[in-house]
Amino acid sequence: MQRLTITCPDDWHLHLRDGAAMSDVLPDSARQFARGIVMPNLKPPITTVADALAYRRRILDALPSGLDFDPLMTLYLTDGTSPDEIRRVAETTEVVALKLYPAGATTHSEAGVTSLEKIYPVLEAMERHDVPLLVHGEVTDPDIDIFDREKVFIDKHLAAMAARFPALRIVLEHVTTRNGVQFVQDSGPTIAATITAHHLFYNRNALLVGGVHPHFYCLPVLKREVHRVALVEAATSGSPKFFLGTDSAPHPRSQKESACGCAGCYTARTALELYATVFESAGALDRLESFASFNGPDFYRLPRNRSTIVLEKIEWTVPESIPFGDDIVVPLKAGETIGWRVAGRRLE
Ligand SMILES: NC(=O)N[C@@H](CC(=O)O)C(=O)O
Ligand SMILES: [Zn+2]
Ligand SMILES: [Zn+2]
Repeated sequence: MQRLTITCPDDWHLHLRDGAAMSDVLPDSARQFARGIVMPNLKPPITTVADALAYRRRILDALPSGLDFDPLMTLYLTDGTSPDEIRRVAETTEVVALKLYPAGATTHSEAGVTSLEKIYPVLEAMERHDVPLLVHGEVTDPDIDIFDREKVFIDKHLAAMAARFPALRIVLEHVTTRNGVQFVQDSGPTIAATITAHHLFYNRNALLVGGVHPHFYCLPVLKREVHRVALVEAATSGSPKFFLGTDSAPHPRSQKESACGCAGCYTARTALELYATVFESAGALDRLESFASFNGPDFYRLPRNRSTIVLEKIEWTVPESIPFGDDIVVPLKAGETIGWRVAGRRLE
């Protein structure tokens, strides 16, 4: 059987939720990732270092014994975030970044930033303290087509922000377009992007052909095939600017399969296996390790993991659902067969 051993990867974009639901999904991430950037979009959001440290404690308490996982915490930027909070982040190793959600752009973004100018003093403090900014890069203007919202955000806002704060490290989270890839490639080393497995795997047909498939609905929404191809090229290019971020975003099945289904794909159950499948099809399995395990820590200036993970080329069937608090969650590729499987993590 073909086996692949690589340095243990990290997930640079992860939603763990909270409470019983978190306890149900956390092992899926801890089984394959040593660390995860934990997104702060709880309800209410995590806006202070104190909130983030308490949330981190809840995550560690929910971790089953025998699994090892280091949650890297983030704060949710609001119009009211103070430059003082940035100083506290810079002094706290467990909190590593702030997340910008334009208000209304995605799940639980109601408390997000209403105008970028309002947070310029905070961005200035982040640049000074060298705290990375993570961006959900979509505009929310109702007159902008949903398929164009990433491109317009880059053209209208991100380019200006990067020019105004040239030393600020920015991650364009879950990049989904050729335009986004191009922007990152053309920018200096302070600009990087995470790429999800589902955006590497699927185009918008998965969502809309033969009926509406709500478990493929996420934001930014799946795009045309040309964009998917550009993402695969970027991920497998060997460029250090692109790294793994699953954006695993579990929602109860009842809220996905609904007249107004919410945005987010649950990918943590199958994540590394899906990335391996994509890299193999692109003839770039030898580049999986840099994308999954080196580029992220290098950008965040954290050590690379010393542990390893073993993938086996063997078919397995993804479960139809898994428990999720008092509901269930449907994982990506539910009921389908995948050709790679994580055999286990090896601590040093
Ligand atoms: N990606 C999504 O579709 N949803 C995420 C939020 C986000 O990352 O935008 C969620 O928290 O559910
Ligand atoms: Zn997002
Ligand atoms: Zn996300």
